[in-house]
Amino acid sequence: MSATNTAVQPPADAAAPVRHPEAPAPGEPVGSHYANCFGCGPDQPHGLHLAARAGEGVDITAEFTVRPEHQGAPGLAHGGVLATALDEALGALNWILRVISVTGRLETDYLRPVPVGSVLHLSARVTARAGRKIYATAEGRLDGPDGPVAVRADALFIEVKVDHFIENGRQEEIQAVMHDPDVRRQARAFEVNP
Ligand SMILES: CCCCCCCC/C=C\CCCCCCCC(=O)SCCNC(=O)CCNC(=O)[C@H](O)C(C)(C)COP(=O)(O)OP(=O)(O)OC[C@H]1O[C@@H](n2cnc3c(N)ncnc32)[C@H](O)[C@@H]1OP(=O)(O)O
Repeated sequence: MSATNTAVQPPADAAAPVRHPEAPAPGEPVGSHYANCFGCGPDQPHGLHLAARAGEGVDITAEFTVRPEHQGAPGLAHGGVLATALDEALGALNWILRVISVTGRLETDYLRPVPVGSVLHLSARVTARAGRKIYATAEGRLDGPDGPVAVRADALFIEVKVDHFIENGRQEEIQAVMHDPDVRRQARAFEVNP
């Protein structure tokens, strides 16, 4: 196994993560946070279309089917695409914590090549929280949920307010989502929850 960086390992005094009472029930889809998201958006024609389901703890599962457009080497998935799948699976944990957070650091280990046509069985879980910092880990397995681990990642996500997107996103897209009452309601609900 590769070396780890202390930035993605929780400090000794970090708190255990807590499943939010209004998180989706185990087995339920967590939904997409943005229809045009490259990782999970249903309206994104070039995207990965990850559909995560809530786990029983502070965790999710999802499947990613590697398509020809995801190749790096002939017949094999591109490492950056696999990192994206892990990042998106980790991002879906926001729905279990009911917190808005973004990736601060993502450390990825590639253990086995992932052929085109394979289904990567992804799982991600929050390991700890310390203030705005959310520590999480994810893995992708081949040949089923109990198959060999092909890729894994440790990550540090940082909690942000809705203003993070409003202030930094291109206005064209921000204005479009601001006019979507579902997005506004969802984003604000996340913000006021503990
Ligand atoms: C009406 C509008 C509605 C809009 C609705 C939108 C809904 C969206 C919903 C849900 C979105 C979920 C999306 C999931 C998608 C998958 C995940 C992604 O791909 S996310 C994209 C990639 N990530 C970024 O673009 C982050 C870019 N970075 C930043 O913006 C900043 O650096 C940020 C926010 C991460 C931190 O900046 P600071 O100024 O707020 O805070 P500081 O003080 O720098 O950091 C806080 C603590 O974290 C540590 N930290 C930050 N970054 C670190 C790093 N890279 N490594 C180690 N530590 C780090 C710092 O050392 C600090 O620690 P100490 O409190 O001092 O102990």
